[in-house]
Order: sequence, then structure tokens, then C-alpha cells
Amino acid sequence: MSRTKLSVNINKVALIRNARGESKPDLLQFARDCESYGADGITVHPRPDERHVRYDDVPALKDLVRTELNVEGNPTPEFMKLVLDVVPHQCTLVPDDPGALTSDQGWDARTHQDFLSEVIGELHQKGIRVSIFVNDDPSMMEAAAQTGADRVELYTGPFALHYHDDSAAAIESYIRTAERARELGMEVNAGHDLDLENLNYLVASIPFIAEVSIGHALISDALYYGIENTIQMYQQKLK
Ligand SMILES: CC(=O)[C@@H](O)[C@H](O)COP(=O)(O)O
Ligand SMILES: NCC(=O)COP(=O)(O)O
Repeated sequence: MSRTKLSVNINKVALIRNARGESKPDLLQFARDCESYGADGITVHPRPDERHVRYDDVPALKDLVRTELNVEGNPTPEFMKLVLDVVPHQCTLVPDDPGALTSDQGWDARTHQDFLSEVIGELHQKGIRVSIFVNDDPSMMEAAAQTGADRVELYTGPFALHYHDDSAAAIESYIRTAERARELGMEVNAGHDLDLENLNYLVASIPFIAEVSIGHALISDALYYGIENTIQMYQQKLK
């Protein structure tokens, strides 16, 4: 089994850049440096208000990223145009409200199965691997598989929230969801609110996770440890 890959979400770096409307810090240089410090991929989640990563950042990132570029978002017509033009390695579909502060739920793949199947078909025609963001609900995996998704990304917000109270209880439904997804032929990613404290427990409990994408905590940790050390520290938690 190959090890779990670390994709660094650079949304929060773009947020700082946008605060002054110029190019400091340089998002492209930051992505390049994350790769040279050991990141296995770069994730961005352009939102409709473009408050952090902007739509026009994404083509330049695709040209520059040498590992894997993962573009996340709600498949609105504007998002789909971007992704179909840029052709990232992976696209993660997330059912965000346009004004959402951050992602807060996975897809109801039963209700949105036809829509997801259509969108995933378009992305597959371009050779893009597709992951769909899901809750820790094994009963939803059958419908998720029927959409044609290659992977699911487990929305780990609730796991992170309850991890310190009772880690075994917090992970239980995630293990069952991941196992069901795997039985149905999908690979499993995970993300949201993962950090240096909860990451190792997650991957020890679900060792076949293909990729974690981490942004908020990792970039916050980098303020103290520096980005090179921080990426190494997260990679250590994946061993
Ligand atoms: C899908 C997901 O969990 C991440 O994209 C997360 O939402 C990060 O996005 P923000 O940086 O906008 O909070
Ligand atoms: N897909 C999850 C992601 O990219 C990062 O989420 P977070 O670590 O910023 O909560």
C-alpha cells in the first residue's frame, strides 16, 4: 500500500496576499517551495467571492505545479469552465453555498446523483480524476459510487471537532465510510480541520487514505515553525 500523500492547501496564503491587493506573498513561489519542501500536491479552493485563491491564479498554478494540482469547489458553470480549461490532475467537488465561511458538509449523492454524474462525465472526458466531498455516512457510498467518482474526500470537520473528547468515537463512522467506499471501488481522500494533533490518528485508523489536503492549520503552524519545517512535521505524521 502506498503512503498517504500530503496536498498543501494554499488558500490562506492567497488570503494574506489579497489583503494588500498586490503579490506578497507570491502564491506561485509559495506553491513551488511547498513542493520542494516535500509536499506531494497543491490544493486550491477558489470560492465565488475570490477572497483567497482567485480564478485567474489557477491556470498559472497548473503550469507551475510539478506534483499534483487539486482544484476544489462547487461545480457552478464558472467553476466548471475554469476546471475544464485548466485540466488539473484532480478536481474535488464540494457542495458549498456561495457565501459559506468554509466547507461544512458533504454531498447528498442520492439527491444530486444525476447532476454529479453529468459533471463527473464532463471532467472525465478531459482525463481529470474526480473526488467528491462526503460526510461520514457509509449508507451514502453506494450513491456516491454510482456518480462515477474515482474518489471520495471524507469531510473530517466533525472528526476534528470531537477528536479530543473521544477519539475512538470520533473516528468510528469514518472507518466504516472509508471501508464501504473502498469496497465499492473508490479511493479515499480526507480533509478539513486536520492538524498536527489529529492527523496521525486518522491515518493510523484508515491507513489506505490516498491523500489528505490540509490548509488552515498547516499555514497557521508555518507562522511558528516556518513552511519547510511544517511540511516535514506533517509528513512525519503520515508515516
Ligand atoms: C473542502 C474543504 O474542506 C477545504 O477546501 C476547506 O473548505 C478549505 O477552504 P477554506 O480555506 O475556504 O476554508
Ligand atoms: N480539502 C480540505 C482542504 O483542502 C483543507 O481544509 P483545511 O485544512 O483548510 O480545513
